[in-house]
Amino acid sequence: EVDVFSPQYGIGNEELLPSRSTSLNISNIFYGIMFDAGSTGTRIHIYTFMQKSSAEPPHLDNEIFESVKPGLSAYVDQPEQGAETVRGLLDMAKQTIPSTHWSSTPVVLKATAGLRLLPEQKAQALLSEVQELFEESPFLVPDECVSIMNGTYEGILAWVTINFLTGQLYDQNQRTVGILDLGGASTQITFLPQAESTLKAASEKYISPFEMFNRSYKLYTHSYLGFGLKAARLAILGALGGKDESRMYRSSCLPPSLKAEWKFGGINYKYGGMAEEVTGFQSCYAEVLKVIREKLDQPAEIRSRTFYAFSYYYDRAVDTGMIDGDQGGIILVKDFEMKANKVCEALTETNTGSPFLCMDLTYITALLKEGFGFYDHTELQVRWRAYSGTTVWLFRSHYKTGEGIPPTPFSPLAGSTHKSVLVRGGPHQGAEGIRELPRCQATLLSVG
Ligand SMILES: Nc1nc2c(ncn2[C@@H]2O[C@H](COP(=O)(O)OP(=O)(O)O)[C@@H](O)[C@H]2O)c(=O)[nH]1
Ligand SMILES: [Ca+2]
Repeated sequence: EVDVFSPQYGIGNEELLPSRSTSLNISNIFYGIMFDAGSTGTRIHIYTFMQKSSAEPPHLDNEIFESVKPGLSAYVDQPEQGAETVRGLLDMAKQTIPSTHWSSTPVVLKATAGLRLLPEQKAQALLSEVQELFEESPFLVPDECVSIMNGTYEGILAWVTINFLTGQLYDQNQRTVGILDLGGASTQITFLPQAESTLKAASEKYISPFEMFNRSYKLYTHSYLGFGLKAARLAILGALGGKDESRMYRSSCLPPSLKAEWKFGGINYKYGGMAEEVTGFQSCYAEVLKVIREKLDQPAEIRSRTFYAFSYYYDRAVDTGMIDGDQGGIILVKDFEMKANKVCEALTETNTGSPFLCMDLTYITALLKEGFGFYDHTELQVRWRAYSGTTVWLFRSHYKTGEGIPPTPFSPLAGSTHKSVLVRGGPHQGAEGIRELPRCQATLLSVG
């Protein structure tokens, strides 16, 4: 709906969607298909755009969503089968989009941390199968649009989306919020530093300058591969990267009597608990600390900023009744700790629910406190079952360089029937130090 990346930086003659004039000649409706290939599942978003007049930007008229589990990375050695899961979703797009529009509807797939963790060749094999599938389909397949999105864009795009949803991108007295995304295989922290010292202290790798709506931003964004919730489970068990399917991995964060198997990234892991005496929060916390300590950056400024936490932060908070699934809520870091303590201490008595709940909550606690350096009393907005990642979809600027779109005040949460935000833009060029947004980099965050 909104071109957040300032159009004067939206360069490039090739457009992913039909140009304004073409789309008006044929029809004022057009479509786009975006796949978010996450580590735990693959999701399709089918967008309908409507453009009422050539003077107006197109708006998002409808979105259809579907998902499958597991994610592509589970098919590490069966790339064709992996692509089949995508085919199922793509068939939905055929049923939804009128055949007259197929050839002008671009289809894009962006993979996140599940594929980043695979050996490059195996990830490439999966992407090639998908690419082939797309090319055999009647849809438009722009170059380089089936690929892995890097963690920096994942963080930036989620930040843009949440700040769009909270109305901050339009606000005169802008008070942007930071984001914490905890996926299955990687985690991101992104915020707009206000202190010069934050920018100075941070490695340049984690500072992303860009412009949108005639404002300049220098975001701090850091993605940690292998620190998503599910990858962390493996790290805690000492099984990350392990290929030995016969080995039993044990942890004090699991029920003592537990013996089970768990499949992640195409590998079967046997896991179980330890003796009762060494089971519980304290020993679990110590175990978890080993994988977190000194591994993460701790920009001091985050302690005084507002953060929205979603994905697994949200899921686990809802699972344990800390917040209402519809309303969301504010959670203190120490609330996660208290809940972890309670669940872990009850491990020996009860053996219901998810065997990983104690580990997950303990990991979240340690990640926030020892990893990022939040205080016990830091408040987190755990508001949404927000699906961040690659779900946003970029089409290259429909607007000629310099033309611009007025940044109209817009409150997408109030009265909006759409839960997704279209962030449209092009590569950033021109201004010095402006990062280039690669082709097909699009961000749309659905909020459920
Ligand atoms: N973006 C997105 N996230 C989802 C969706 N469904 C579930 N999730 C959440 O995404 C998290 C898992 O992250 P995932 O995207 O699979 O892994 P990543 O590749 O590390 O980002 C969990 O908290 C899920 O609740 C969805 O449809 N889209
Ligand atoms: Ca994700």
